[in-house]
Amino acid sequence: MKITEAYTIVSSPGRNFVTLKIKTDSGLYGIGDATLNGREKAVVAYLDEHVLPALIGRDAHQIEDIWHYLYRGAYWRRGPVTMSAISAVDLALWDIKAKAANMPLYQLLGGKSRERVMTYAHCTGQDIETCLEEVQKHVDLGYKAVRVQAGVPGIKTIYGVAKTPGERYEPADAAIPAEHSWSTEKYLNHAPKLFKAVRERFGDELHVLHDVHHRLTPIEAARLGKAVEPYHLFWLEDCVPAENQESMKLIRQHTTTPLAIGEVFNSIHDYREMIENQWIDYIRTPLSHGGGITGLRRLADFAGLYHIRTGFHGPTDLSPVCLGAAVHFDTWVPNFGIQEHMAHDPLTDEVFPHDYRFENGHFIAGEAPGHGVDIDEDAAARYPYKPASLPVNRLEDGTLWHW
Ligand SMILES: O=C(O)[C@H](O)[C@@H](O)[C@H](O)[C@H](O)CO
Ligand SMILES: [Mg+2]
Repeated sequence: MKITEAYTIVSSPGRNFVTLKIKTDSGLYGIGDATLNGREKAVVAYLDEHVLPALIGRDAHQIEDIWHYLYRGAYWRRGPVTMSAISAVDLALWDIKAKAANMPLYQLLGGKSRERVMTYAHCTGQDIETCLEEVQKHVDLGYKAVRVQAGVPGIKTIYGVAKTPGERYEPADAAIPAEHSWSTEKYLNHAPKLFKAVRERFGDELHVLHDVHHRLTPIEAARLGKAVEPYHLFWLEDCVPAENQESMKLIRQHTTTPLAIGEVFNSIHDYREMIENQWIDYIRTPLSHGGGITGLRRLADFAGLYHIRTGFHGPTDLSPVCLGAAVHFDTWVPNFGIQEHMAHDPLTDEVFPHDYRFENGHFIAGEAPGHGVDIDEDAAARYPYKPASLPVNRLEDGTLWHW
């Protein structure tokens, strides 16, 4: 089955997405997600200029060979732009293979390890009370797991909190990055109060997650992990940047709070020390950044040897193509933990018809052959690309910090 055509589609139905379509001489086609939030056009250029011309005429069934052709063959390995491009190709090829087999993707991967996939929602508030109201709304919708983020008194703009109550949170909100500010002390003094309030109001069974978004040093993260132990979080996410993997060792030595990391990682090598030393509990790299099904299958199997589970990134900046493929992967993968879910704008859902569904706090994979997500190209054309960058973050004295 030969690849006859491959092209990128850039659209902005509510936010920017880069989608890859690969067509074959059999009439079957596959769809991949190539979105890299705030750096979309870099992946478009990488695919259009360097990858897609070399795919024409190749056998679409040769997924493993094509993966290595793009990874080893480029000479320049790893990195978010390269890996997003490889991921998009890989997702589209698995979509084609599953369609050719006339199977939903989870079947091709090895069948169901579970009936449904637990997912967590984002609950944010300018203050603790507003955040608790958001938790209540999501509990009423059936969610068994929620991520809580609340404003901190004295910090004007903060990661994960919508500017006005009830508004959709979308961090890439300006062509030139917005500037946020940060105080570690104010945050550390305030954060435990949020988890205490959630437990007092919702009891022990609700799964509670929190994202530190890379802002602490290891010893500060250790302090936070210890302080929140009584509220038994499902996980504490990205508490340090962890380019230095050993950072996690120090945190681990001080706390039993489970640790999740890796939404900005794109290769198994970014995790190797952390996994082998069991310094973490959950891997966050999404299918669209870590080398697709081929890359993440390898990483998840490796992590599974060390009791580490998956908790794939799933914000709105990953398209329904990535989410749909993730629901199939999560249905199959033996060491599944949880799947993030930040509901897409209705315009996004209009452009990307899909057959996964949400039911009582879980996602259920569809039965259509492939990963079950398509793109309506006419609808996509109605929403042209708008430059949008993620914010930068500064300490109160002006020092550029981690966002
Ligand atoms: O845990 C998460 O969902 C993430 O941290 C997102 O909120 C990122 O900030 C966003 O994906 C950046 O592009
Ligand atoms: Mg995160």
